[in-house]
Amino acid sequence: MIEAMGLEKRYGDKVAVHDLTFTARPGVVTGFLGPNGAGKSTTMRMILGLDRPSRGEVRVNGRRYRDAVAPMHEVGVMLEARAVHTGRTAAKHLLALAQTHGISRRRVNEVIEMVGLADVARKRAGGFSLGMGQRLGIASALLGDPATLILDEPVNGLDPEGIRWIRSLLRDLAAEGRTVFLSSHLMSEMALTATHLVIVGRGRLIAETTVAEVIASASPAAVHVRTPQSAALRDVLVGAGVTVTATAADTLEVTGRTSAQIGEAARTAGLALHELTPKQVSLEDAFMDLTRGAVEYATEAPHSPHPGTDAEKTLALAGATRSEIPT
Ligand SMILES: Nc1ncnc2c1ncn2[C@@H]1O[C@H](COP(=O)(O)OP(=O)(O)OP(=O)(O)O)[C@@H](O)[C@H]1O
Repeated sequence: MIEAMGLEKRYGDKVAVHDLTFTARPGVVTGFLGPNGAGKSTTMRMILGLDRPSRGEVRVNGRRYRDAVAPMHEVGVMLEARAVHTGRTAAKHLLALAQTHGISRRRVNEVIEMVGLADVARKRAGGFSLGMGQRLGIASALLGDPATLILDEPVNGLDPEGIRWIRSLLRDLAAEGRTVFLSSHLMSEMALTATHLVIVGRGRLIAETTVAEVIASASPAAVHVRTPQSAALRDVLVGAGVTVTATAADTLEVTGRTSAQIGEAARTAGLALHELTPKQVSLEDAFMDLTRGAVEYATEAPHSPHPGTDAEKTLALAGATRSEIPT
């Protein structure tokens, strides 16, 4: 369990984190989401006692992390995947970590297997790809079999197979009852990995919510309907709270009715349906809706003469300036 209460961090005049309160609970993957510069790393450093809060406090399993008796058993951390001795092999790196924390050699072999590094464990970590480095970072975090995992952008640099692997690993670790807290600046990525979300922009909490709520809070999704009798179906469907828009001769976009209701209505009226597809609200769209109230953040937009990509617009809403958006 991670509990942040009124956390604040100032660097001179710069407020990196402002009055941040949230909870990451055991048994769920909590995504810490925000654009670059939103204050995620600073918050993670405060959780781990690497930065001292200017105000407020944060507790891990009920106490400050630096008061932990066996820190590697309590919290597994990956802040900087590349923080390894490049001349050492992956196995030696993990063994050195294990030995200084009273962890067995057997556990080292276990985590090597768990993260899929068995074939390269005797190779020097300096020659590792970014993805292999991430796996080694995760192996280090898992060494102490910790109750809580804190991972900064763990998906960075992984190939699609690696991304799938880490998603299921994190979900499994949470299902075992652990607290899994990971940061990302990608909403779409979080949707596939996390269930609980702590969304920050400019060091402030924008929302503490769930992926399901973000989607549900967005404007209702439409149902895409294809039928050779579109005019007749439209007449059947129109009514209070329903909008029916013809997007082609045989295609309607319907809001205000579920696909089941549309299917039933068509059957009752004896009309043929060739397609009935609920349109999923994209998470980026849902995120835009959620953060629309934070319009003061969007005042950065005039810097850009062009609207930019959807990702840039999302980030602009959440408080990033263009210079903070990675290329
Ligand atoms: N040591 C420091 N001195 C001054 N400002 C800092 C320091 N560390 C961070 N900041 C500023 O605090 C803000 C939050 O930074 P932080 O690195 O925590 O954000 P982030 O969400 O982790 O971003 P990223 O995804 O780029 O790592 C940024 O504006 C950053 O420039």
